[in-house]
Amino acid sequence: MVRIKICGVTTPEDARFAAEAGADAVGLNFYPQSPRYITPQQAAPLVRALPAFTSAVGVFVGMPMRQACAIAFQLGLRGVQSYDDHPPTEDTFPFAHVPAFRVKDREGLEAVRRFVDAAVAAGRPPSAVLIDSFVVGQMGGTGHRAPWQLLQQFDVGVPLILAGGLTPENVEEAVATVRPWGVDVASGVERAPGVKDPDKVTRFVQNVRRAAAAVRT
Ligand SMILES: O=C(O)c1ccccc1N[C@@H]1O[C@H](COP(=O)(O)O)[C@@H](O)[C@H]1O
Repeated sequence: MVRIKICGVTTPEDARFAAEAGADAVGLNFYPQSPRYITPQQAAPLVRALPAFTSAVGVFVGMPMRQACAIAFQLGLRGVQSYDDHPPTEDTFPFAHVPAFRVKDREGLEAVRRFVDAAVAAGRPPSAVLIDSFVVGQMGGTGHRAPWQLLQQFDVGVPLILAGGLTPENVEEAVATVRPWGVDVASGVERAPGVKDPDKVTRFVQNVRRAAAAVRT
């Protein structure tokens, strides 16, 4: 099984559609510089629109963990996706903490390893790590691929979520190559920034499921 997060939904309709199409989670982006940015107030009806078994995950860039967790609590989010060089100094429980990393080379992967080792040593292992592409000046949602080949051999001891430039067209190859625990997509299933394309969302989910079945057999 490969878990699927459709990230950067901005309307209740898109959130609901992603869930009905088979996504395990939707991402709500609280980074003001993102074209997918929504406020916590705008996020509430999106969370409300989700069926019972679909998770909502908040994307937080440069926000203190205490503040991110307060928003997660307010909205009943399942997870907190964060962008920091160092593990949080406080417990993120009951939220699943998913630190995100922009990786371009082996050194970038070693930084991920150091982060996870430090978090484990502090008694706060992340629930998963999200590996995205590295694009100068952009934190995410770039549409650029992460280094799949490097990730083939990468085992950091916690589940790996592959992100960065995934599309309905390339996600089968991505899953077959990297064999991630989960995949995460934002721009690759849109018809305009912040507006999901139902056909792309449907095909993305179908293609992940097909690839996961092929990897299993
Ligand atoms: O989507 C954004 O605008 C964004 C902004 C800042 C941080 C993270 C963001 N999104 C995350 O980036 C990955 C990859 O995006 P894409 O598929 O390449 O467009 C996405 O999965 C989100 O988790």
